[in-house]
Amino acid sequence: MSIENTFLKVQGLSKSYKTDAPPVFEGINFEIERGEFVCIIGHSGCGKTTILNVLAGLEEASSGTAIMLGKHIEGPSLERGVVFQGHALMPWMSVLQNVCFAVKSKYPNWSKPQIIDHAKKYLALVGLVNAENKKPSELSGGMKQRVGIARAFAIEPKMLLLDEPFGALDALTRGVIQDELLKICKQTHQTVFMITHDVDEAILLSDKILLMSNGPNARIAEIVINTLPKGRKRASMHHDSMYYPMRNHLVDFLVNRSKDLQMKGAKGELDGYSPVIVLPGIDTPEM
Ligand SMILES: Nc1ncnc2c1ncn2[C@@H]1O[C@H](COP(=O)(O)OP(=O)(O)OP(=O)(O)O)[C@@H](O)[C@H]1O
Repeated sequence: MSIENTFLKVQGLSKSYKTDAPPVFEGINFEIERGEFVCIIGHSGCGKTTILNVLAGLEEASSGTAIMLGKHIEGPSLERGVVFQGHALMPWMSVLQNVCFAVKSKYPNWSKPQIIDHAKKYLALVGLVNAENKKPSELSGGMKQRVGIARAFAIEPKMLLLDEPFGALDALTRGVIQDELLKICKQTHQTVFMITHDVDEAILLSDKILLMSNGPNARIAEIVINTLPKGRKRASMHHDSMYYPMRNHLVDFLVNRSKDLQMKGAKGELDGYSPVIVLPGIDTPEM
């Protein structure tokens, strides 16, 4: 597939914050197709947020390229919506005003009623119609996170970048918002790149999972294809015969294999390395 047809292509990405230290990550190569939901998992400090920030255009890589729809990513753009763990809402604005503000920046020529209608549509999708006049300080953590998600979706970005958006939520709220996210993504065919530390969250939501080895010198070690059929449900997916092969594969990586590659990378033994593509339960190569 040519670069022009690939939705997002990341090639040879590396990042060093200090000249006298090894790079945080190097040789990062992956692709995302339009409409794909991609999760990235790896131990703390391997550089997941840095990669997301490069895709958002908020940070420059030391080398390599990130190309979205044939254009190099250079600086932030309303084509990419970002949701951070801290919701970053404007505290003096109501819920509705926070979302309208984003809509107005994307669609500056729209009339006020048009902007409000559009914002309300996305607040309804995340179940917040009754909270539209509240200020962020009057909301629970889960509600704030929903406003962040509604705001990101309301600008109708070509790609949504989620940095552990549910990390600070209790399990029950997290589950409800995961379901809402799945529902909206299904309706809008949204392309998503999401960081998570939660293996079950990745299995529930993703089409494929990028596994990063430990940093420094972190790499994308494996691209794991989600072999569980679509239409997954949190309450029942563990009954699927593909669930445990998938889960065990991911946990084994985090516990055992994530450090092996780091040692090889630090010794310079990974020149020309390509990530292994794995289909757990169908085709799991010897590691
Ligand atoms: N602005 C910065 N200046 C210097 N070092 C930085 C900067 N931002 C990140 N780092 C370092 O880069 C490494 C990767 O950080 P990053 O936040 O991308 O990792 P992460 O995988 O997202 O971690 P976590 O899972 O803990 O959020 C860390 O060692 C961090 O200390």
